[in-house]
Amino acid sequence: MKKRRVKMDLKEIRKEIDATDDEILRLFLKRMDLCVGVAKYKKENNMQVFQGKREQEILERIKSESPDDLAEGAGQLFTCIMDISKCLQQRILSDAPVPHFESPKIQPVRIACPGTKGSNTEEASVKLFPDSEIDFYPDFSDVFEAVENGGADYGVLPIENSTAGDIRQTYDLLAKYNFYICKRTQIKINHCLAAKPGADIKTIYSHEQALKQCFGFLKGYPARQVPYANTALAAEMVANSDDNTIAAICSERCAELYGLETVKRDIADNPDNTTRFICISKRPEVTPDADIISICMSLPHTTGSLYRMLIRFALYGLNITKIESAPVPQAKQDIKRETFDVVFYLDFEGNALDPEVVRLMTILEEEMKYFKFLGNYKHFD
Ligand SMILES: O=C(O)C(=O)C[C@]1(C(=O)O)C=C[C@@H](O)C=C1
Repeated sequence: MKKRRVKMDLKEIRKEIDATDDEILRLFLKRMDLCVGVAKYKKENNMQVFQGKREQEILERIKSESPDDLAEGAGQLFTCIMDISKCLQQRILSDAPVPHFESPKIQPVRIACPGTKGSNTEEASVKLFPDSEIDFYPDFSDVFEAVENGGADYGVLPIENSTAGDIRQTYDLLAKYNFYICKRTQIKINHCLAAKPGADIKTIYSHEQALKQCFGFLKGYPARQVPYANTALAAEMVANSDDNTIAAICSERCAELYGLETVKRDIADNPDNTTRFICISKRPEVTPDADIISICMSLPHTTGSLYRMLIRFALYGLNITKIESAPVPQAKQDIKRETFDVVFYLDFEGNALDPEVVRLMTILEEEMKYFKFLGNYKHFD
């Protein structure tokens, strides 16, 4: 009998919740209608959608009128309502001009690639630009310089590895040179330990990422590890050296190319060890079939700022495929270190010519202290 009464009570309460929801919905729609009016006013008066001061005033009032234990929740609720309002207003305001992007250069093109023949980046370059000329440069920054001064049309560089994560140097140089990503591919990396026949290995040279990717193997191997600019350069150096105690970690293809013996094959910790490579260009190039967008931005150190940024993507129906944070690159002087000490890197699915994507990026650009479009491109398998 008592159980039945509780059930009845719950039913009653839920009925009231439904009625309250109906009322909230009616008021929500009324508020959005008012915001449409605001948007029309802003369009006529050339105002931007985001009005930070007004939002602050609304949130302070809402919080001060709520009981303590619900003040934060009420603040979040109204923050979300205002985010929806901005999304709606942006649709009304934006005749936002769809940006103009350059078309890709006609192949054959000249590609700048770090390292030397036999590198994994060379393999990625051939995959991205089958008939093009590849020039090798000692360092990642030399690749950027070559594209900057017209010595090459594009550069190809590693950006991310499935074992070791992001390749920070590439991201930092993208920011420093203000360059864009215009293609991406990935290749499975099969590292091997390579040395001259009969070597008594005491020191192993390789790119620091390759050393990281073979951490498990190297832990049990009694040799000193020395980071080198590139896996292929390390192999070339070992091949040209008279020192019989050195070895390199590189691909088997590279070992063969330099006449080295494979001491041990498949030494990466992860058998599916894969590296992604990007093609960089001086100007953004976007084709209608490009479907990955990379951006980076700084968020203020305030409660919920990451959540607020992410909800935008949900409101615009856009799917985030990657999010990482990293220390602000030293080279970026327009970010104040004291307040904005990390940058978020995001990839999401979309095309930068799609008006909805333009709207989202416009609002992010308005609201974030620092925002940069890093490119819109296709992934080549
Ligand atoms: O008052 C405005 O300017 C509005 O656009 C309305 C509104 C809101 O929804 O309350 C929305 C966005 C602004 O950033 C501030 C407030």
